[in-house]
Formats: sequence, C-alpha cells, structure tokens
Amino acid sequence: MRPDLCLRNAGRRYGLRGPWVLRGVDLAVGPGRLVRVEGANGSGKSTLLRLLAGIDAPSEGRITGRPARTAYVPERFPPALPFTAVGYLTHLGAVQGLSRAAAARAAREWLERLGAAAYAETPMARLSKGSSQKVAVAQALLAQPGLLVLDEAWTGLDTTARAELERAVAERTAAGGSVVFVDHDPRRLAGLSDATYAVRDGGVVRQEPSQTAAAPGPHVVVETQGPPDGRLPEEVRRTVSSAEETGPGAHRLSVPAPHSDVVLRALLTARPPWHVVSVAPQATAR
Ligand SMILES: Nc1ncnc2c1ncn2[C@@H]1O[C@H](COP(=O)(O)OP(=O)(O)OP(=O)(O)O)[C@@H](O)[C@H]1O
Repeated sequence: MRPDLCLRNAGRRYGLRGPWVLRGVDLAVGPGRLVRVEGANGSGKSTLLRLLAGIDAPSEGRITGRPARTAYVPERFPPALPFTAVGYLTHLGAVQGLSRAAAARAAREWLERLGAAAYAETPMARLSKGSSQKVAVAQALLAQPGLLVLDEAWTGLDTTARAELERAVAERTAAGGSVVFVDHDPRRLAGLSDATYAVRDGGVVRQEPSQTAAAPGPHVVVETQGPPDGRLPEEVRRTVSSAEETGPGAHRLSVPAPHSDVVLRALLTARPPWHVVSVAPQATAR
C-alpha cells in the first residue's frame, strides 16, 4: 500500500519578502481518500492545491508520498496551444507514461465520455471555453492518476460532463487513488468526502463532519444479495447514502445516481460477487 501524501510544516509565499499565504501546514491524504478544500476568496486554496499536485514547491517545509502519476486540473487552462484536442491529449498521455497507441485510445475514450468526441480534431485555440475545460479534465484522467487534484474543475462543464467527472472521481477513489478538490458549490460530491479542510489565516484546519448530510440529487435504490454473513465491499460502503439490511446478506442501498455504476461494478466484481436483484430510481424526493 502506498504511503499517505503528506505536507509537513509547509509554507508558501510569493517573492522573497512576500506575505506568507500558507504557513505551518500539516496535512495527510491517504490512498482512496476524497478530500474537499474550502475557504474564502484569496485564502490560498489554489496555492495549497498546487503544492499538493507538485506544480509549485513550498517555500519551507516538505511534501512526501506524492504518487508518481499525479494529475491536476487548474482553475484556468491555457487553451491557445498548437494542437488538436486529441493530438494534445495523446501527447500528454505519452508524457504521462502511456504508449502512443494507449494514449490515443484513452484520449478518444475520455473525449467521448465527456461528450466532446465531436471536437477531437478541432484545434485547441478554436475550442469554446466549455470544450477546452473538457480537454483539461480529460488530460487529468487519461493515465489513471494515483493523485487527482481538481481546482474548480466542474466550472464551465455541461450537465453530462459534470456528472461524468463526479463518476470519474468515484472510480479513482474506488481504485485506491486520492482526490483533492475545491469547488464553490457546497453540494459538489456532498456526503462523499472523507475529510474537509478549510484554508484560513494562512493555516489549514480540518472541519468536523457536518451533520452527516446525505448527498443531494437523484438517487437509485439497489437491492443486492450477498453471502448470508457478507460485509458490503468497502467502495460500496463509502459511496452509498444509506444501506439497510433487509435479510441475511440482503441489502437495500440508496446510491447517488452519478455513482450507481461504480457501486454496481464493485458489487459484481467483489469476491465472491454480490447478486444485483434490482435497480430502480428512488421515488421520494430528497
Ligand atoms: N503566482 C502568484 N504570485 C503572487 N501572488 C500570488 C500568486 N498566486 C497566488 N497569489 C496570492 O496568494 C493569495 C492566495 O491566492 P490563491 O489563488 O491561492 O487563493 P484562492 O483561495 O484559491 O483564491 P480564489 O478562491 O479567489 O481562487 C492571494 O493573495 C493571491 O494574490
């Protein structure tokens, strides 16, 4: 099992005598963890994310345990690059260690998943803001990173791509990757984060879990049957809003709709596999 990603007594200031934006920050993010970062405008959220992603280095302190494959979606993505979308993604996939063929395949797959396949051959400079944001997201997901850092990555995406990115986050954590994100919408991935940290006055403070609010939005109900004394797979327990045991090994799960395929896959690939009895939209409004 890989070690936690750790910031130790880390600080960052811009310029030799600039004010400290962050100082004395200790933070650990374990494998498979989903971490939310919040804070007021200008508090230093992006600075913290850039340190975690390795885009920027701390002015003091240390960072250890960063996975070899780390991906980052910045708040602002440089769109005016001399590549087509698929050419750019293939190039980046190769830089991230994929063979050219695998990179090209992954590039097309992610453009398809995000609803941008029609723009694959469009030069990056001609993409709309929303489409170039999809390319920014795709570049981060190409090589199945062990650490995914998302700075307002949902901004500018359409509904389909937003849901797809939520799904990709759930897939990453289910596969043991760590995800750290900032999003202005408090409902983003609500109920799914393992920890929330607030950036305030140059420090980073862990927030207490707030009233264990269930994730908002549409849910599906999954009836599943496992071995009589079976324990639901870890990814399933982490992802569902609620799980009720309805008989020996039988469970009724309430699952946020964007994460239903992750839950179904986890059930079906568990050893021994769980039987999925039924899947239906949850009737009551949440
Ligand atoms: N490259 C830089 N050079 C100089 N100062 C910077 C740089 N990047 C950030 N800062 C300053 O550091 C402080 C924190 O900025 P940062 O972008 O990390 O905050 P933030 O919480 O992400 O803000 P927002 O919510 O507005 O995106 C701000 O005062 C900002 O002006």
